[in-house]
Amino acid sequence: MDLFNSTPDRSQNLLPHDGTVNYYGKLFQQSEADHYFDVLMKTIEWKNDEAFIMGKHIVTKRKVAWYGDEAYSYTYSNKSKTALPWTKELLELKKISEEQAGTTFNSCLLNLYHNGDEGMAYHSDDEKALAKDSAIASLSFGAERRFLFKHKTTKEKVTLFLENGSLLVMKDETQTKWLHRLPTSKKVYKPRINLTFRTMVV
Ligand SMILES: O=C(O)CCC(=O)C(=O)O
Ligand SMILES: [Fe+2]
Repeated sequence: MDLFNSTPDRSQNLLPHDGTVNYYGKLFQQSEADHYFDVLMKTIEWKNDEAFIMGKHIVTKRKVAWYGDEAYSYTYSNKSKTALPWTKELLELKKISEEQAGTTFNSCLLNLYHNGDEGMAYHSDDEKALAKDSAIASLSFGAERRFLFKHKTTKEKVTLFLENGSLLVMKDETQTKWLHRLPTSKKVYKPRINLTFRTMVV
């Protein structure tokens, strides 16, 4: 191992079993990553996420957006959403993610966390609308945040940091066997944008 080289080994599986998670580290230089952050901030149709849970109307602080090859419609937590057509930058980022992950994607969910007060609770992206055990490519721009995996039965945990301009790929049984979350943090004051490129079954 080269202790002086901070580039992560992208072929290393971060999970001990039951799935594959590869961290590619920074794909973009700081200036390029900052450029994508600014453009996405301005051009994406950000909206507060809404849900109806146990009869309650919930509006998240975090903002979201959904884009895709077609106007896919998708229902979760009793709220239906329709995918918007790709923007120029999303198509560029989709192509880069596809080349890196060695697969194709047809949709992207975006999340905007304004600061460390906003995060995402444990869940897995295993909805029926997603192709089972298909790869999910996760690009991060802006503030560095901690990310955690927890095994559904053994409760083992794996933690890592998602850097500005970095790529994480989750595949195989990851969504079936593991949960993941983005914990809140008292030390983060800056915003972060996350893109997860996915494959919907159509
Ligand atoms: O913000 C992140 O890094 C994760 C987002 C996520 O898990 C999701 O959108 O399903
Ligand atoms: Fe997720």
